[in-house]
Amino acid sequence: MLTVSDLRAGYHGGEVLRGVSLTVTGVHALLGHNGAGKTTFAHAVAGLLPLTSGSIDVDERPVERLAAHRRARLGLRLVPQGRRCFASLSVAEHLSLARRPGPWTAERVYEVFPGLAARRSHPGGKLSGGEQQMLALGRALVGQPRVLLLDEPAEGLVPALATAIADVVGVLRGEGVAVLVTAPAWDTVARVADEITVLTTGRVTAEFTGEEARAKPELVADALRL
Ligand SMILES: Nc1ncnc2c1ncn2[C@@H]1O[C@H](COP(=O)(O)OP(=O)(O)OP(=O)(O)O)[C@@H](O)[C@H]1O
Repeated sequence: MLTVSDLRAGYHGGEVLRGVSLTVTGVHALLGHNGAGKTTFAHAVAGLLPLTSGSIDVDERPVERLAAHRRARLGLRLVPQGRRCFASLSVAEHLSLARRPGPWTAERVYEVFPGLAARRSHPGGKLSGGEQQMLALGRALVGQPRVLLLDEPAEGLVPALATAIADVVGVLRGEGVAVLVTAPAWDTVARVADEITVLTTGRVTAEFTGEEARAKPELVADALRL
């Protein structure tokens, strides 16, 4: 479980996140337009950006003073926007380097993403954008996440791949992993969320349960329009 309270952070003395609080137990979608602060939030939680103030707890343990690699060791994993795979390492090498003991093995990643299995000896730099996204997620999975941050995972993906990622997110929920997924709209992956938070210029401006949003998607669209 991830609990973030009154998080403030930004760049060069300017504040982007102006006191953001949210709790992730199952699947939580953080929605907002370009520039709303979603990536800033994901980076601040993962430890890639210093906080101005606020607290971050993973399974009730405060982590906001820990370096990014120590947060990762506690199971807080980020799949960054833009994937960031190594150009010269093969798919299999990426998965083997990131692997920690636990239920997610490279073979299991290949089962959920068969397209990646067919490319296991290809270098990261020769993969398509969609394959790189599968690899970036696979690499996080073999690290056995407790809390997974997926920054715009469906960006630029064909619908079938966005659905495959949504399915994996559903599997993770069943395994008790807390998943935060960011998106500019209530897209295929965000639609599996149990909770939805809308961010507008660094502030929470609306919150919905998944049930509310699925019954009345226009509420989410309206919140994003404001
Ligand atoms: N490295 C940086 N230095 C300075 N300002 C930044 C930096 N990264 C982001 N910003 C600014 O912070 C604000 C929030 O950006 P952020 O990338 O968090 O938004 P986002 O919701 O993730 O949008 P996107 O969908 O475009 O990634 C924007 O005004 C952006 O210009």
